[in-house]
This record gives sequence, structure tokens and C-alpha cells, in this order.
Amino acid sequence: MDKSSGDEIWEDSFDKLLDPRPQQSNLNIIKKNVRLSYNIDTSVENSSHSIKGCSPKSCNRSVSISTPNYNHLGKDLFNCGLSPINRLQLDGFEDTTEKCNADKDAEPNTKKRGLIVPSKNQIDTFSKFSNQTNKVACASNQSNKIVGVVLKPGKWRKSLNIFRQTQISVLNESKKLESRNSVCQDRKSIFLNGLNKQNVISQQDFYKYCNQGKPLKFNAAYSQYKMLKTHKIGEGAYGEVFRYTPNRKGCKNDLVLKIIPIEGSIEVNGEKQKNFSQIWPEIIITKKLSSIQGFANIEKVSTVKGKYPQHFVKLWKRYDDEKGSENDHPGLFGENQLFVVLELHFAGSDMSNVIFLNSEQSFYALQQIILTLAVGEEDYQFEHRDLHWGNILIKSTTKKHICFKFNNTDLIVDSKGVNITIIDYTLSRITIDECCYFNDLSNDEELFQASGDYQFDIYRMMRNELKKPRLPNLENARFHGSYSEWPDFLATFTTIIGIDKRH
Ligand SMILES: Nc1ncnc2c1ncn2[C@@H]1O[C@H](COP(=O)(O)OP(=O)(O)OP(=O)(O)O)[C@@H](O)[C@H]1O
Repeated sequence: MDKSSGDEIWEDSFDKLLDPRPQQSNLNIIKKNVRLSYNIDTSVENSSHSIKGCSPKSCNRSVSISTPNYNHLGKDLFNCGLSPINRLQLDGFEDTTEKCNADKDAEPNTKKRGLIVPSKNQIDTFSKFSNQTNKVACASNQSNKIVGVVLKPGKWRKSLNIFRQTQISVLNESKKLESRNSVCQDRKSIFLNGLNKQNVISQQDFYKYCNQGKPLKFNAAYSQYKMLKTHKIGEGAYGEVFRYTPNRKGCKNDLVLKIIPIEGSIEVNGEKQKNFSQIWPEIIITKKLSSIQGFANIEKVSTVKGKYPQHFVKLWKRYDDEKGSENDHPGLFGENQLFVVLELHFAGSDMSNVIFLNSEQSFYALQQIILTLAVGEEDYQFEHRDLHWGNILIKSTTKKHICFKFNNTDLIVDSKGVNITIIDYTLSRITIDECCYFNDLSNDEELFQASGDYQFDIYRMMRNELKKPRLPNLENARFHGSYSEWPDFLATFTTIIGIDKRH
């Protein structure tokens, strides 16, 4: 906000907190040109102010943005059907503000958990245009709006899978889409500058990494007697997550098990199971980042074999009854099924389910997120690449401060009672000893066609950034998509905290 403009009138304690902090600017952690908050505080809700130099026209935003940021600056404040500002409306989404004329005669959209399924008209339009361009134009909409797969904000992979399952006949009409799907589902981890043989991790190498000679028996390794107060707390497209208190002395932390089926031939949750090589980057990344404040703390990785233990199946059913699961029933796994189990420290609830007590708390949570990313990037050229609020966990803490070590400099941030943890490195990238581990996102064409939230615009914007000519070396790869994500992230984040009146 331009202070000379007399706009201080709109400033509140939250904006003041966003003044660049000299220490972090000097370290290049906070860029000087990071956009400040748009004052999405409670004070702005009943106002219709604008920010100097950033009128909707002068903002120069792409017409494909489904959640234009400038909406909350003008009279359309909080009136965008796709905006996270109206997050609660998204579950039963009806886009009343930006309907395509072509939709007028369309049958109503089918709603399935977590997914806003496009109408037949939208899909036809999608198929028609997707062969020509990766921006799907809506015939009657002058603004070239993306109408591909409309996904719920946050975890998108399951929604995408459900879309594939439910719309399979329509997708079959488009050969190009069909072939993209098969490529996409057979996603491969790629080592940027590794040798070919490094692409393949043998079972034996994997077991060795887990300190095992062979897979353990699932039922015995995770018998219910070793675990107290076990319950399912979450799920992803790749696995189930259970929380428990270890039944052993001296173990202070609750742990979570992330159980991921691998190497099997049956599809699970609409995805082909990963093989050892494909899961390898996630394991390496999790282990490497584990010692950095703000990343998930891992206790151990193991490989187990066998049917899903009955006590986990019961907990899975309970979760399904209470909350509804989008995943396949784990009873489908046979005796020979292999699973990789990640044992992580319990790190709290994801941000979409947390209500901050005040603006300070949310601001310091943001500081923690930024510093975590900064340290990860500095130490390992880490990029998360899917950092939506479902992948940020928040836990209360009695510690007054959270300490980070950035480039041998200690940085201390107030906790304000919250501790953040960044999770889910499925799409992340890391460089260790000159070897870069990542999943190739470029095959996930539908992800770049998705709309429904500003989150999906970010994916497109990042892809465009990466398409810009550059030298194929690591230094360059590192430069792209680094701190440049922050302004948008910051804007989204401040939007999010503003909308839910969390302060
Ligand atoms: N360390 C943890 N502490 C607390 N909850 C966790 C932890 N790790 C995972 N979870 C919970 O489990 C859910 C799924 O975990 P995660 O995102 O790692 O799975 P995934 O299969 O990789 O997801 P995706 O579908 O995005 O690929 C999270 O959203 C979160 O609610």
C-alpha cells in the first residue's frame, strides 16, 4: 500500500506487520517487491476502497484468471463465484457470477465429492478446444475462460481421478486426451542430470534403505497392540493416513502412518500404483527435509506386505461413515500387496480446517511457511510445487519462538502459539549432491486445464514461467519458480485469512 497516498486510513495492525522486515530483506528472504496485503482485514469488508496504481484495468492480469485478485479491490468485493473468498459456497458450487452463455441449455452439473463436474456442454467445449490449444475457450465468453475440469481448491488429484472415472465415455471421444491420460497415469520420476540406471531403484536397494532384507508382514509390523488411540485422520490419492500414540515408553509424539500401496497391478483411487522408483523421490525428499524446521519429521520408512489389517479396515470404515472417504475400500488388497509406510510425527490439522485466533497468529504462520521454504530452497534447491492450504498443517505449541537456520544465520520467529508443517512432497523437487529428483508434471495436461480456484491459475502461470527460454542447467532450473511464487502465494494467503474472518 502506498503510504504517501493517505491510504494509511485503511491500515490496521495486520498491514503494519507486513512491512518488510529489514533482517529478512537483507538476507533476500523477503523480496522488496513482494506485494503487500490488500488490506483484506475485517475493516475492509464494508468498504469499497481502491489501491493507487492498481485499478482493475492497470493490474494487467491475464484474462484466464478464474479468481481475479483485483476483485476484492473494487465494488465486486467478495462477489466472485470462483473466489476462495466464497470458499464455503464451493462445495455445492453454482457459478452465478460468471456463467457461460453456452451453459444456459446444459443439464445441471453432476456433483460428486470434492469435484465440480462440468456439464456435457462444457466437456464438449473442452474436448473440442483442447486439441488446439491448452487454454480452453468458452465459445460465448469473450474472456477466454478456462472451463476444463473444474476442481475444488486444495487436493486436486482425487478430483481429477473422479473426473476421469465419471467422464470416461466423453474422454474416449478425444483420442488425444485418452493418450495423455495413459501417459499421465504412468508418471515417472526423472532425474535431471542423473544417469539412466539411476532412474531405476531395485527392490533390494529399497529394502536396504528401509533397513530391511525383505518386506515385513503388515499385520505384525503394525499390530493394534503397538498402537494406542489409532484413528484415520486423512487420505490422499496415494494412500491412507492414520494417527496413533505409540505404545512404548519415552515416545512423546503422536505419530502418523502414511500407507501407500505400491508395485501392484490393480488401480487404487483411480491411479496406477507407483513402483519403487516412482515413490523414491518422495522418500528421499521427506528424509532430507525431515531435519529442517517446518517440514514433516519422519521417524522411519518401511515396506510391508499382506492384506490390509482388520483394525485399519475398521478405522477406515468409521472414517468413511463419519466423513465420507473418496478412496477405495482397503479390503481390495490381496496377500501379495506391497505397501510403503511412512511414519511421521503428527503435525496438526491442515490449514483449511484451522481458524486462527487473530491476524498476528496467521501472519506469523505465514512467516514460518516462508522461512521453511527459504531454508529448503537454500539447502536443497527445494520447490514444493503444490503448496495449497491442504498441504500446510498447523499445530498449537507452547514454544514462544520457532528457530530457523538460513544459510548459517539463526532466524527466530514468534510462534504466537502455532507451529506450521509443510507436507506432501509428491510433486516436489529437490537437489541432493547434484542429483535432482522430481515428478514430471508436464504430462498432467488436465491439471493445467483445471479451473475452480485461483490455485489452478497459479499452476498455469508457473508453467508459463518455466516455458520461458533458459539454459538447461541446474542453476537455471533453480532460479525459475523460486521466490517468484511468493507474491501470488502471499496474496492468496492474505485473501484466505481475510475471508474467513479469522481475526
Ligand atoms: N504428519 C502429518 N500430521 C498430521 N496429518 C497428516 C500428516 N501427514 C499427512 N496428514 C494428513 O493426511 C492427509 C493426506 O496426506 P498427504 O497429503 O501426504 O497424502 P497424498 O496421498 O500425498 O495426497 P495427494 O492426494 O495430494 O497426493 C493430509 O491432508 C493431512 O490431513
